[in-house]
Amino acid sequence: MSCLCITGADIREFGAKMSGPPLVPMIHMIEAAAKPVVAAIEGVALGGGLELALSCHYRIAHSKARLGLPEVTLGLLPGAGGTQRLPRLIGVPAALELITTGRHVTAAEALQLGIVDEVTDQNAVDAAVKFAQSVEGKSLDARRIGTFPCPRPPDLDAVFEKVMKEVRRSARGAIAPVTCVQAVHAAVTLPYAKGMERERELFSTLFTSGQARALQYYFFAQRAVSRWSTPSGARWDTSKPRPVRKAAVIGLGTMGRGISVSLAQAGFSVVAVETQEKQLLEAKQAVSGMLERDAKRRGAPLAHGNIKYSCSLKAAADVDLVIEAVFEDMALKKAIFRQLSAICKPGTFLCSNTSALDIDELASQTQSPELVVGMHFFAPAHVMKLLEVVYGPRSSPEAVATAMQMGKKIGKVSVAVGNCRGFVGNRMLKPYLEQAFFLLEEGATPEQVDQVLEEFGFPMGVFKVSDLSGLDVGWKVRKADGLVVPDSTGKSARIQGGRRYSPLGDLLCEQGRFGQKTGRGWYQYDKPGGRVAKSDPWLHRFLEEYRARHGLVARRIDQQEVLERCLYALINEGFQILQDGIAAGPEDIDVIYVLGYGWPRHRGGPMFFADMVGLDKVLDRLERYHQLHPDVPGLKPCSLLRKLAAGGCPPIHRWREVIQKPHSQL
Ligand SMILES: CC/C=C\CC(=O)SCCNC(=O)CCNC(=O)[C@H](O)C(C)(C)COP(=O)(O)OP(=O)(O)OC[C@H]1O[C@@H](n2cnc3c(N)ncnc32)[C@H](O)[C@@H]1OP(=O)(O)O
Repeated sequence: MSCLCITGADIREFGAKMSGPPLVPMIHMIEAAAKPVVAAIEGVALGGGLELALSCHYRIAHSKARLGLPEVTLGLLPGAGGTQRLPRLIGVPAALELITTGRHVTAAEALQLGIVDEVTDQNAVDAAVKFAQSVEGKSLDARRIGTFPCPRPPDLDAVFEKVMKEVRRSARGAIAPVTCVQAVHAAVTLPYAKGMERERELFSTLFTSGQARALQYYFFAQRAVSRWSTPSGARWDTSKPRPVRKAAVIGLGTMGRGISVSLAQAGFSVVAVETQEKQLLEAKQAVSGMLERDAKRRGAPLAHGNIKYSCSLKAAADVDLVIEAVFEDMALKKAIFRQLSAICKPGTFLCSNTSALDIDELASQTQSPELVVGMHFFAPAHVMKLLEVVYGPRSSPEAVATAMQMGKKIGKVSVAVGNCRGFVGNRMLKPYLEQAFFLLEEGATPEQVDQVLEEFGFPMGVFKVSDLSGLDVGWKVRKADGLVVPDSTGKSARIQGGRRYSPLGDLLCEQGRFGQKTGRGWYQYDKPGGRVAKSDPWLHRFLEEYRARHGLVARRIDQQEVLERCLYALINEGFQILQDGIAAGPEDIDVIYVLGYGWPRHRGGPMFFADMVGLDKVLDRLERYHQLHPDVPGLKPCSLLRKLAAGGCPPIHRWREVIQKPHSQL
């Protein structure tokens, strides 16, 4: 009997010396044992834990147990026989799906797939003892998975070709899923012992890869962000959240609807407020539809009953927490915060879903500024996992802790960040976008820039994303900032406040090209609302005319320059954010970028990427680009980057020691 609850190998040991006996000889010993070995699985059997269970002759799982081979999510493959045994046990297609996605399965699904022999609601060990007694004396010949022939699909080559194509497409440059397919292919085409050798070879290649390092760093980073701290010393372990049972959402546009859905699904009582009856009704129908579709997809009960709709802010009088999600208009938000402060019961937390505006300015409108924080969701709010919790200089530790806990309860990964224009994510996006525009001025095309970024691993390049989210959004902000002005010759100004500015986005908006919604943007679409971006000859002519008008000579720009200028400008802002104390550590930035902005997980996040490239190299390239473009402050290396490079480029986990935290009034 062997009782299992194993999360797999200790991931922290991967970069160091591994302790304990090696797994492969152990699984061979267990499988070869003359006495029957029954695995009783409680909790989880993941990675090496499941591989160990697969070497047992029988597996009994508790009904709440979860099983899986998640190695691929760590940049690895199941290297203790998992890629050779699982296809022998459950067939090639099912094994490929589990191994290439790393998906966990419930005990019920494991039974259905044939991974376990029995599921019990009782104590798994007791059930396994009983099971062992029932099979006493039976031959084990048919129970040693390693001795099974691997089922061979009749159209083997076609099956693997199709899977490989699909895996390559969805992996977006990640090597582990592709290598997993190769290892399962070995299970089908080679005898067991040879297959194991092949598995070991492939595992070794992945084990030392940069991608595995990045994914393992990211695994811990995503968990580290919950241990938040602020520059004034407020911390996760000394700040107590207050319970929230009832919450209000103000403004039921796209974001407000998604937030209402998230809250209702997590069991909160929700008061959803929209000013006009017509919009309220539309929102109610949309939210109900979203809840129904989601309940159907998850096979979960409907959460309709949790939401009350109202046209009056007064409906928020007795809630514990409010999330305001109206348009990005400071005057409107301020008015709402003033009213909420008068209407809500004392102690109600007032949160804003603003993506960039000053939380402190909103707090100043209320009687209790310490209760105000930002809760910045990402669209679609009921799907995206990221939540930026923004503390202002007056937010109380209790308010931060409550918003962080609330985020966790609705299934988000919450990252606490300081208050500044754009917080962390959108602030870093600005220099990235700016470089993309400048590259167009200098001779690149949207297609070229997007292709380089997509090859790096982003699901969409910057111009496709801009078309998707709408060019008018940024235009409105730039107009409000006074940037959209002609120069003395009547042409759109390319220098604003002494720094280079590209009016390209403004000019497209003036033509009514707002992106997908109007069927034209940086690309063309077959109709307004169309999704498939096609190259647009009009845009290329427009760029040529623009360059001619401004005396710009197009040059050939290579992939490396596109990547470095976009990414290093973004990374440089990341260092500035760390230096300013807006993010507590590089992990916060990396989690925000992976979960909110499509940064490829197998590259760890922008700050990890900088560490991998080498801080001295990033510094050197930024210095070079800044020399060439002295009117672009975003390319001037930040002093923290200089300091880290001068200090011998310490590894990312040592950066916090170097970061000087500024004083704050929190
Ligand atoms: C020779 C190679 C042989 C085998 C290869 C492998 O086995 S690779 C490892 C495969 N296993 C995994 O990938 C499992 C990783 N863990 C998880 O998916 C989740 O942690 C789990 C087990 C589902 C539990 O989730 P839960 O949300 O309940 O807790 P949380 O994730 O916050 O974890 C709690 C703390 O445990 C740490 N931890 C979890 N698993 C491991 C692990 N395998 N190695 C090291 N540490 C692990 C996790 O980091 C948390 O600690 P923290 O200090 O907060 O970071």
